[in-house]
Amino acid sequence: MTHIAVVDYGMGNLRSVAKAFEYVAPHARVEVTRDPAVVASADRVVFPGQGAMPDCMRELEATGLREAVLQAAREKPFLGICIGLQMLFEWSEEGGVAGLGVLPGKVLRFPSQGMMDADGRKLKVPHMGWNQVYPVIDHPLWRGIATDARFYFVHSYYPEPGRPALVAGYSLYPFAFTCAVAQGNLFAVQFHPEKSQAAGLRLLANFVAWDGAYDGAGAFS
Ligand SMILES: NC(=O)CC[C@H](N)C(=O)O
Repeated sequence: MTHIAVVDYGMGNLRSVAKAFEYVAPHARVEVTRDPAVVASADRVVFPGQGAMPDCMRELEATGLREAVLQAAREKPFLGICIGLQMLFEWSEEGGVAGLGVLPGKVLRFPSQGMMDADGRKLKVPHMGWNQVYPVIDHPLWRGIATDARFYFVHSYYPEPGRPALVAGYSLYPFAFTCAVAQGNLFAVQFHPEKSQAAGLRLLANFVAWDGAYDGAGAFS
C-alpha cells in the first residue's frame, strides 16, 4: 500500500487535495501531515499550499518541515502544486524572497496592466479559471491527458525556469508561461489538479502510479 504524505505547513486547507487522492487511489494511505518524520518515511510526497510566498516560506521553516521537503524533493516521487511549485525555485518576485532552490530559476508576477487576449479583452491578475495546458514532453504524469486539456488556475505569479529542459508544459496568459516542470523524481504544476475534474484526477492517478523515474529526455518525437 503506497503511503502518500500531503505536506501541511499551515497554509491553506489541504482537504481537497487529500480527497482527490483518496478518490483516485482508494487503496493508498493518504496522510495530511505536519510531521517531518512522516514526510521522510512516506513513499511519495505532495507539496501544495496557498497564500503569499513570504508567508509560505516562513511557515515551512517554522514548522520544521523545510529539510524533510528538501530531502523528499531529491529522492522520491514528489508533486508540487501551485505555491508548492513556486517554492521550489530560487527566488520569487512575491515579497522578493528566496525559495528552496531545488530548481534553478525565479518566479515572476504577471504584468498588472496592458495584458489582452486575442480579441482585445483585458486580462485580469490573478489569472483565475480554466485554461488550456500544452504538455511539451512525454512524461508519465501526462499519460492519458489530451495535448490541449484544460486545468484550473488561481495565481498571480508564474515560474521562469533557469533551464529550458525543466519545462514540462506551458499555458497562455496571453504569453506562453511555464505551468509544469519536471526534473528526475520531481514534477510540479502551477494549476490545481485537485480542482481540474477528469484531467486533474488523471494526473493525480498518474502520480500515484509513477515510479519516480524520468531521464529528462522525454521530448515528443
Ligand atoms: N493561489 C495561491 O495561493 C496563489 C499563490 C501565489 N501567491 C500566486 O499568486 O501566484
